[in-house]
Amino acid sequence: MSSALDVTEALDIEPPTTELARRVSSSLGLSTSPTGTFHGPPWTKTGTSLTRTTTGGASHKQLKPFAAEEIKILLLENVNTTGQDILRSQGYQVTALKSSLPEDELIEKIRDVSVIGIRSKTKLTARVLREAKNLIVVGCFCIGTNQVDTKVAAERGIAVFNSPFSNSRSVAELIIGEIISLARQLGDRSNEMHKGTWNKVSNGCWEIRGKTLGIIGYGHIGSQLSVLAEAFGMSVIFYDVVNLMALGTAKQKPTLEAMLGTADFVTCHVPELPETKNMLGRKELGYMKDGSYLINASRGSVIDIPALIDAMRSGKIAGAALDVYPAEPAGNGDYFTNELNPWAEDLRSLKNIILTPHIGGSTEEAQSAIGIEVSEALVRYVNEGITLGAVNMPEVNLRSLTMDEPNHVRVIYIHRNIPGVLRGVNAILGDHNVDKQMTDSRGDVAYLMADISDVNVTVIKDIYQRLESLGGKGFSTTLALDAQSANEVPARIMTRVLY
Ligand SMILES: NC(=O)c1ccc[n+]([C@@H]2O[C@H](COP(=O)([O-])OP(=O)(O)OC[C@H]3O[C@@H](n4cnc5c(N)ncnc54)[C@H](O)[C@@H]3O)[C@@H](O)[C@H]2O)c1
Ligand SMILES: O=C(O)[C@H](O)COP(=O)(O)O
Repeated sequence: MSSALDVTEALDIEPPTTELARRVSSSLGLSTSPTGTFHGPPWTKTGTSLTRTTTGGASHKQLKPFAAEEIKILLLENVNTTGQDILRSQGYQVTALKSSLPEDELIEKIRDVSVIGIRSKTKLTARVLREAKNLIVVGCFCIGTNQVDTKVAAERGIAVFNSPFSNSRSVAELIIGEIISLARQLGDRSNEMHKGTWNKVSNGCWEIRGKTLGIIGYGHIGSQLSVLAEAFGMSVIFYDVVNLMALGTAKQKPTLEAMLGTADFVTCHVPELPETKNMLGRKELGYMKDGSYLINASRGSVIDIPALIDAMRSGKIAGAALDVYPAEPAGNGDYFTNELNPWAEDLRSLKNIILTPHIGGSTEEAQSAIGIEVSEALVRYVNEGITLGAVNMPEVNLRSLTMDEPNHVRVIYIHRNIPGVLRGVNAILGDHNVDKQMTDSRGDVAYLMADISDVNVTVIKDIYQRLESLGGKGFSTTLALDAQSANEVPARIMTRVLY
């Protein structure tokens, strides 16, 4: 029988009192009681000895650093069950909702969780992140991360992960379908038939063979699309801010203007950035060939929609397909036609326009792969502090601690990238046997990971107190302890120095 024991009491450590301290401690499995005292996972005290129940017992090769059941995870926007299953199998507490949440409701819910999983709709603004006192990591179960204030997240020691290419093929295939549909006016013919009208026409309907496809943004999706389009007999040209190797016989154009003037079909695959906002406005639409087609499955901010409406009304643009919009409803069934989309009625009234509800990446294959990829990144981060694939932190990795090295402790220290911090930390760690260590920085944020061998509870206490004392030099320091029962020695320390 094991009974819960106050870790700080057992180690005779003063519990951290700051909100950030409570946040990190809680997120790492040392939740704070209402009185601010730490309660760790089940510990057993026998005489003077302190032991702790491991989650998986000796059969688990890899050390687990905390009481997984204390990690609370909120998944929004119908994250695939592949991802939910991986997180639940770790023993975390997982709540999964089908839609996103309005900001105020999100703030209420996010205060309590260590991990949040979202897709493209949920806005993790600076305001939301500042209220997320327990949050250590965000998983974007999609490609785009524009919906997260990644800079503020990094400043608060919150890592952000995404799935950089698991839905690229799905988007590329959708675009091929749309190119053919627009060229043959399939949407209109189908609508007419649904209304009972037989309208057999060839006027303005084309093969795509021999036509030119212009791709804006030749990244994961754009380059995949390039290959598929050539297989249909199209010529491919592209515009990208980076000089890139063209696939097949595709050719990079030096300017957007040059590309727009040559393409029969133009498709956008750039991220949402200040530079890509209204990248296709009146002027750029004016450069396009008369009777050409425009497709956007990137982000709604990339195309000036009123300008597109005018270009289609004038016949300049013969057809368009939009999958993304400046303001998208939170969930299925919500109205698209509302005050946020004042032009929605005008769009709906146009001929040869395909409007889809942001389904570019919505295939079984993509969602299943994304669920696995992002959940695995979250587990690696929460359990081992590994940041491989993070979009807002340096990528730091050391091999996992195993049961063969139970007297090790892993120290993770996230701090501002300013002179003097590492000197202070290493002065503390240098008194012990640092088995391996890696540090890296990205912008203002720096990340240290160190595995120290031959530690015991006294050493942990010492490291804790000395790292904590760094907080007095203008940093807020927190530390979470954990142990595997085998040798009554903590397996991991995590510390975060935050802004
Ligand atoms: N509709 C959907 O469901 C769906 C699905 C996946 C991705 N997306 C969107 O598509 C975007 C692109 O995805 P990706 O995986 O190909 O991204 P990527 O990062 O692999 O490629 C983007 C490319 O755009 C280029 N680029 C950036 N700024 C540019 C600019 N100002 N002008 C020209 N080129 C520029 C980059 O150099 C890069 O080559 C994502 O950021 C996401 O917003 C939408
Ligand atoms: O960024 C992405 O991957 C796409 O926009 C898809 O977003 P979704 O997961 O919300 O469909």
